[in-house]
Amino acid sequence: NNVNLPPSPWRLPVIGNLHQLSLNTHRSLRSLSLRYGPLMLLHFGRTPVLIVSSADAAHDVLKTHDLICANRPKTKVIDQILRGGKDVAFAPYGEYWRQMKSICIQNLLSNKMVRSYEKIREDEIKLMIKKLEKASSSSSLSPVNISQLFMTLTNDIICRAALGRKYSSKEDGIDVENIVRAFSALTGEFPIGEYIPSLSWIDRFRGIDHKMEEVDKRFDDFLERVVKEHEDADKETTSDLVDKLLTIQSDKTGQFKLEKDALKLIIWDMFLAGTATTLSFLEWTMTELMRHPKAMNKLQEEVRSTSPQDLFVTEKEAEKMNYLQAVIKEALRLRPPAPLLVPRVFSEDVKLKGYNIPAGTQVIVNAWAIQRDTTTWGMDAEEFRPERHLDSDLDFQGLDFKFIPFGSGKRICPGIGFTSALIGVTLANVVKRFNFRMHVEPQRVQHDLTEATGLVIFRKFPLMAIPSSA
Ligand code: HEM
Repeated sequence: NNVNLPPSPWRLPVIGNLHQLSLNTHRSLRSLSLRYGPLMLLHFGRTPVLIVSSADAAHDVLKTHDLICANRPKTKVIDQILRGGKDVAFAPYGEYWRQMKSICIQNLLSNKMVRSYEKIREDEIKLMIKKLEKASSSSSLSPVNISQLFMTLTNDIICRAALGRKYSSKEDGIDVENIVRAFSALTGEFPIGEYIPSLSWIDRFRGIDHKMEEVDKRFDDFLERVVKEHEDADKETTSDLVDKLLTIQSDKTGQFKLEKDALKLIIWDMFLAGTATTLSFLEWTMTELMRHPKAMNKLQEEVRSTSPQDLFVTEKEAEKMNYLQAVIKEALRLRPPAPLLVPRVFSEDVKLKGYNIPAGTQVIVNAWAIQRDTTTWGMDAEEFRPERHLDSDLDFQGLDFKFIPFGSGKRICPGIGFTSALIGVTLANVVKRFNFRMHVEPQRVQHDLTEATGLVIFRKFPLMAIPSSA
C-alpha cells in the first residue's frame, strides 16, 4: 500500500532516483533532503530507500525503532566477499551477529584489550616520527606523503594487534595496504546490477565483477597464509586475535561454532572497518589543521606546554588535553569518515512521523548532513571550529543524535575505543614535533579538497606537506 509514504523527488522508470545522485552521494542526498525533508523516500532502481537527514528523525530510527532497523541490506559485494554476511558488520541481526560482535569485543576491542596495545601504538608512532624527522632534516625540502604515512601506521598497528606481526610487501610479497585501498574503491563504485538486475551486464562491462573477484582472491590468499602461519606456530608464545579465534574454533564444547570462513571474515572486518576509517580521520584532521593555522597553533601550544620537551606524549597526557579532544570531535563532526554510516533495512512495517514505511525499505542515515545542520549546530556549522566543543559535554557515543559519527544503538561501532586510543596520541606527537607547510601541486589546487568515493571517504589525492622540526 502506497498510503502516506514520505515525500519523494520525481523519479524515472527503471532507474528511479539514481540519476539524481552524484559520486559524492552524501552531498547530493543533502541537497535533495533540503527540498524534500528530513525523511525522504528515494528509489535506487526498484529498491525503496529512506533517507534520514535530521537529528530528530535519526533518533526515531536509531533509538525508538532500533530493534526493527538493526538489519543490514544484502548486496552483491556482501554476498560474494562477505559470504552473504557471515562477518560482523553485515551479518543479519540475530544470535549469530551477537556472538560474532562479542568475540571481536572480547578479543580485540574491549577497553582492557585496547590498553594492552599501548606499546604497539607507541612503537609505530615513533617509527612514523623517525620518517618525518628524516624528511625534515633533508636539505631538499621535498614534500612528504602524509596520507601514506598514516596508512602504514594504522595498518601496521592493526596487523600487530590482530595478526601478531606486521605484513609488508617487501618481506612478505603481499601488499595489505593495497587490498584495503582496492576494496574501499570498490565500495564507491555503484553496482547498478545491485538495484536493477536487468542491467547487471553493465557491471560486468565496467569490470566491477572482475575487480570484486580479484580483491576477494587476494585477501583470501593473504588470510589463508596468516591462518596457516598461526596454526603452525608454537601455541605457548603467542596470543593475538588469530590465536584466540583458532582456540574458539577448536573448542568443541562451546555452543557457538566458529567456522573457518567466519574466522577469516572477522579479520577482514577488523582490517577494513578499522584501517580505512582511521586513515580517513587522520588525513582529514591534518588537512583541516593545516588549513586553519590558528587552530593548529592553539593545539601545538597546548601539547608543547603540557608535555615535556623531547618526550613522547603519553596516552594519559593526550586524554587530558582539552583542545586536542575538541579538535578530534570537530573533525569527526565536519568530516565523518563514514558519512552515511552503514546502511540498514527495516525488518517490519513502521510508522515514522505519521508516514508509513513498508518492511524491506533500506535506511540511509546521512550523518554528514545531520552534523552540518545549522538548526542544531548554528550558522557556522560548515566551519571547522574546535572551540565549539570546549564547554560542552557532547560526546560521540551515539547518545546525542546530532553527533553520530560512529552510528548508534545495537549496530554502533565497536571500535570507538580502539580508534580513540590511537588518534589522540598520534596527533599530539606529530604536531608537537613538527610544523607543517601544506604542499599542493599546482595542477591540483582546484581539487585539493576533493573527496574520493566509497563507504569511507578518503582524500582523492594524498595529503602532501613539508615538515620542519619544531
Ligand atoms: C574513526 C574511526 C571509525 C569510525 C568513524 C567508524 C564508524 C562506524 C560506523 C558509522 C559504523 C556503523 C554503525 C551503525 O550502523 O550505526 C561502524 C560499524 C562497525 N565498525 Fe567502526 N568506525 C571506526 C573504527 C573502527 C575500528 C577501529 C574497528 C575495528 C577494528 C571498527 C569496527 C566496526 C565494526 C565491526 C562495525 C559493525 C558493527 C555492527 O554491525 O554491529 N570500526 N563503524
